Amino acid sequence: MIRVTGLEVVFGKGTPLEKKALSGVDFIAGESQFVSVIGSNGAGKSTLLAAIAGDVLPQAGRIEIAGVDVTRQPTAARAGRIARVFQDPLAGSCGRLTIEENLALADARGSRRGFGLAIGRARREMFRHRLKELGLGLEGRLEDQMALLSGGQRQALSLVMATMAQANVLLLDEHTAALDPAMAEFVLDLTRRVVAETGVTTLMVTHSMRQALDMGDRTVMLHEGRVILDVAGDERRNLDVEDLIHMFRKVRGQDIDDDSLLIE
Ligand SMILES: Nc1ncnc2c1ncn2[C@@H]1O[C@H](COP(=O)(O)OP(=O)(O)OP(=O)(O)O)[C@@H](O)[C@H]1O
Repeated sequence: MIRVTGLEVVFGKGTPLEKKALSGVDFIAGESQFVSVIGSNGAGKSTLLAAIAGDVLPQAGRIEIAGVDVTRQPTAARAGRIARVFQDPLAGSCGRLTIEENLALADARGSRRGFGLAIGRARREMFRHRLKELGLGLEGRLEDQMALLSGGQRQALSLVMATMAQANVLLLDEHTAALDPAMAEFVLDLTRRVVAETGVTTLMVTHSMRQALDMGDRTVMLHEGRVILDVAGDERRNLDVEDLIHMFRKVRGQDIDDDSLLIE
């Protein structure tokens, strides 16, 4: 569960470049809820995720994860609760380490078991099994360097790694935007699968209206640092992309003339 209350983030406060990126954001993502977050460039989507992860400290407001107030916790202190996948496929894993070393680090993250890079036979089998489930043929390449994989393969592995440590929250920041369409579709399907299997509370930022309606069970739209739309259940099921555009226009009283919001 994520509870965000009155969240305000200001960059460059007191300077000529002062920018209020979040202007009092309130929302609750219930346990195991999968929320798609959409909004035009500069709406505050990445800042919201960064504040939840602890990369950005808010000027006001409160962030709770699984009932724990993490608002002032340093990033490292809350890292065990949060799994993240970024847009850049290189960001989620270490290219110089092998696939199994990366998996071992992910598996040990947030735990005190102290496994680290020690990889015994049982662990190797578990990794092989997880990779086989992916269906990308990576189960025979455990000792290959991560850097040898394609962007899409790497992003799929980042997603598996992100969900290995049983975090409370999964944050996906446009994690398919840098992939070709076929691989993006594969990673989106994998996302649905791992979220359903793990039941992790998920926030997924996207620029695609179609994804925002198709992925997860709720759509939140941000604009200029505020939540301007929040739809779920039957209301959301009955919406199509045209309706979403119409609602955006109605709320904002303006056309979407922003190329960053993709219809599909
Ligand atoms: N580190 C920073 N320093 C100064 N301003 C920032 C910083 N990060 C974000 N901003 C500003 O805060 C606002 C919100 O940015 P943010 O990246 O959260 O938007 P976004 O919705 O993720 O946009 P995009 O879709 O373009 O990634 C923007 O005006 C941006 O320029």
